[in-house]
Amino acid sequence: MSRYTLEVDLGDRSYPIHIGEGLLSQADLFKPHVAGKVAMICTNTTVGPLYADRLKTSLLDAGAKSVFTVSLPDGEEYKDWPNLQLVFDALLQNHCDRKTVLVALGGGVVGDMGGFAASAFMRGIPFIQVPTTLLSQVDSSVGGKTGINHPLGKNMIGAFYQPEMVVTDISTLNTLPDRELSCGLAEIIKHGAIADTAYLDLVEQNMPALLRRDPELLALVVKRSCEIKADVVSKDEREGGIRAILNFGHTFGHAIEAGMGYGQWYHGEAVGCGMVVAAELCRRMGRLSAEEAARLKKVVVDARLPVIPPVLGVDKYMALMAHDKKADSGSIKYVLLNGLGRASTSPADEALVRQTLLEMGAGD
Ligand SMILES: NC(=O)c1ccc[n+]([C@@H]2O[C@H](COP(=O)([O-])OP(=O)(O)OC[C@H]3O[C@@H](n4cnc5c(N)ncnc54)[C@H](O)[C@@H]3O)[C@@H](O)[C@H]2O)c1
Ligand SMILES: O=C(O)C(=O)C[C@@H](O)[C@H](O)[C@H](O)COP(=O)(O)O
Ligand SMILES: [Zn+2]
Repeated sequence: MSRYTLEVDLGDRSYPIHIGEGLLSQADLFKPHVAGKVAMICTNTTVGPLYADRLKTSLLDAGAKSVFTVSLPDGEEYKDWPNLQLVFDALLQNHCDRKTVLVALGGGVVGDMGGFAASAFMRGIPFIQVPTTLLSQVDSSVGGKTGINHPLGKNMIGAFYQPEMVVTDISTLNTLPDRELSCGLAEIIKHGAIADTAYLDLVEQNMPALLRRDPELLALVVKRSCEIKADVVSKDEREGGIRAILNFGHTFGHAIEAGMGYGQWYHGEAVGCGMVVAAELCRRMGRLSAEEAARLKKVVVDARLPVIPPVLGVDKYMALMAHDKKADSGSIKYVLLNGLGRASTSPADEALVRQTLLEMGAGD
């Protein structure tokens, strides 16, 4: 089984991403990073019962003096202030200090909340990502975007805060529900669509094997997606420019998540559908051919992701998208494809966006 180590190149904040099978049990990976107290954050259902003991044993074997668990409720709807407060409560009740290492074990929700808690507790404590969903392994554990949701908008409160290391154990994907596997495929398709058509080809041609969870192939796509993301992040850590391409499909996707109520449409589902809406917009703007837009839609369908936007009404979509973090002086900026594999941000004619949403089924 292949084993990969990549580096996210950010000067004195550079860090490794370790990818392979069985890494939760490899104490040596954690040895350079843990010596004192460790706060391990996970969900109280699923990931906690499945993997917390295994990771705790490794952390103790690596030299941690003590490891305590902060258990959070499971779901996007809990990525909010009250649950972030629970993390701070636990850190204080357990007498954590600036040397305490926070380990986020789980999917993107735990990773985003854990990272934000680490960025803010005593103004910053060391943080390790141990992602266990395909989505978090290919995307959210890398790059340092952390935060929580607001009812009016996704990830509205947060910080850029990089982990010390990412440990990605591919074998955790064996227990992942099919719906969550598809969510990870959405971000993988995104990476191909914005930056690498050869990667998009590979994903397209190997979709059945990916859905079967071929471990060698999963390790390969985790590696390639992390390479693509790390490359963009190392050029523009705080999204002054090029990093925004990682938001392809997210302007529409985030509106779907917030508009439906967090947790109704999963992030990857909303992004999958959001990419199809964005591609259709690009087709209407003459940036993508009909064949390219149809091809992207087919890959999303093949990944078992939805492609028809939910009926929120076009006004609601526009109101939600107005809060998008890429908006500039009231003008919404979209990530658009100029042919598959090439992305940039640009405003779009509001009437065209409205018409596209309406004709794709988003409701009038
Ligand atoms: N920071 C970033 O750059 C970034 C990038 C992409 C997404 N995100 C965020 O990530 C979140 C979505 O992450 P997600 O899709 O991982 O969702 P998630 O964290 O909610 O996890 C999905 C579900 O899978 C379960 N689970 C996790 N690992 C499992 C395993 N190995 N076996 C069985 N069940 C398992 C979880 O308990 C949960 O119910 C969103 O909040 C999104 O905004 C952040
Ligand atoms: O890392 C990035 O940059 C991304 O945009 C990756 C996205 O997949 C991710 O969902 C991110 O959390 C969205 O960021 P936001 O700034 O739009 O909230
Ligand atoms: Zn995303």
